[in-house]
Amino acid sequence: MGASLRPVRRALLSVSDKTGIVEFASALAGRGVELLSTGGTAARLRDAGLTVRDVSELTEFPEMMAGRVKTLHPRVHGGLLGRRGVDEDVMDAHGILPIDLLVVNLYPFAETVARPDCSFEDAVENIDIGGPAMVRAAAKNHDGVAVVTDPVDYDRVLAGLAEQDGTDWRLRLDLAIKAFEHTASYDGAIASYLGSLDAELKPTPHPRTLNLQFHKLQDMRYGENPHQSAAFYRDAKSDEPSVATARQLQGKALSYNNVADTDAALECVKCFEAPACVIVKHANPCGVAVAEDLLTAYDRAFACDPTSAFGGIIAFNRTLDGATAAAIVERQFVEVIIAPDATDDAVSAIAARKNVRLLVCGRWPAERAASVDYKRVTGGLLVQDADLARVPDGDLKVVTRRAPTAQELQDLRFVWEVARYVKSNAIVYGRDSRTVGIGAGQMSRVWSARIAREKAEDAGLPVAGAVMASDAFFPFRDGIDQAAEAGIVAVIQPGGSIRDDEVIAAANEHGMAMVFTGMRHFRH
Ligand SMILES: NC(=O)c1ncn([C@@H]2O[C@H](COP(=O)(O)O)[C@@H](O)[C@H]2O)c1NC=O
Repeated sequence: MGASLRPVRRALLSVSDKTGIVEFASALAGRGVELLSTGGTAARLRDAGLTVRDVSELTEFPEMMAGRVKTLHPRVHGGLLGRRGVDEDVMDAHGILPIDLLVVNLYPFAETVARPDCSFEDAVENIDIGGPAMVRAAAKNHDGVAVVTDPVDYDRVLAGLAEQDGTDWRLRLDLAIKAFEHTASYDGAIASYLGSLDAELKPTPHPRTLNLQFHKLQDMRYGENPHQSAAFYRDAKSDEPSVATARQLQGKALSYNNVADTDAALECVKCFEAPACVIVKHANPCGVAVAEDLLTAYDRAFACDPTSAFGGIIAFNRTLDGATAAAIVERQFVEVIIAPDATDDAVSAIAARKNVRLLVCGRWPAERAASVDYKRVTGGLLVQDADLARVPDGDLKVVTRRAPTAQELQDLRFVWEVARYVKSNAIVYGRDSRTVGIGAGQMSRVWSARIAREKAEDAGLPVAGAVMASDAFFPFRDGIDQAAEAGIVAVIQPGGSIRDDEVIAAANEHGMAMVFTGMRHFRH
């Protein structure tokens, strides 16, 4: 561990994002700090009336090659890398002045390549070289130098200077870690962009090396099981309302399984526009309902499978109200409740159960942004687009003699959305915008159908008149025969089996309506 406190006599400022730089530099100057700076930054500071020394005066070299070479010089890098208490003689011999504070943010590479009209030449010109070189130098020499790469840290540094007239070792180390995280992410973005270009230099979705950055949100007591160590990280690039961005208003710390199940519940409830409730147990919905209000939606989702709902995770797509919150805590043991927001009454109602985790995540946009799913396998990673695609109404194909009624079609749409979030093989029975039986995760489709039926019977919910969704095609007619026997009147499924004719004939025999989506929703 190095010296704890270092005075700041000289600072080098070279920033692309000039937010707050004038105020920060003024405060430094007010403390007698000498300011060194590069072209555009120096001009901005001088415009604000500050006295600034140009880096080109220090290096005795002009900035050249359209800014490609400005700070790449021993007088700069020696001033950043020189070991305090060790290298003073060398520094003196070569006219190198110590630089105690480096303030740099880099050319906006990620923002540049995100522009649809970005040319290859624009992208390359926005690869910052001198900035990362200085940032890495200062971060390595954090024993003597503080490095600031993010304007949000200006106040932290100023507070340290005001309190201690210097920078503290802990602060310098923290800033150095942040600096290396920043350069890692920066180089990752460059490698990802260049590594994704096709022969015509057009970006493709999957780069040859995957560079991701996730920030730790919390260490967990354990993972899926108590003997597994675990932590929860947030995708540095995603700000979509999610379990990772949600704010916890009360309750115990989230466990590994809580996070996974909360994600499953929230992602499912995001599919619905009307007030909706999804109850998840072990990654599968065990009750889903859409209604005029949240309380009714919750009542109906709970009624689908009260046994499984015990200890479940509940997600809503509207602000949680007091009546709904009170009904939940009076009726059942619940691990997590998540909603876009919660009223004060709801918060008070949940407060009666101290351990219940209450999360608010904000409202999400009606149009889901495209995102990517990752699945770890031993020695590798599978990457795919998230399954967010929706079949337009016009693409639904009625394949039976009988077309679904308007009510049946509405219910088919509902169970189809739910099936997307049920592990394969998925069979969902539903009626009047609520699930009545869910068969999940079976190795054969016919068994999922059997379970959906048994679940409905167990919950005392009539199957007669209900509809059925299957996440993939029926390979044989047995699933249809069984559903008909239970009282199912309409079916939605992708179609595409070599025995579709046999399956359609079975539906016709039973007087069922059947709709093909042409889209499958496997979920493993
Ligand atoms: N080439 C260099 O020696 C160099 N030194 C610093 N920069 C970058 O130049 C930018 C600031 O430039 P200006 O002060 O001219 O606006 C910063 O983003 C900084 O990271 C450089 N630019 C690119 O590599």
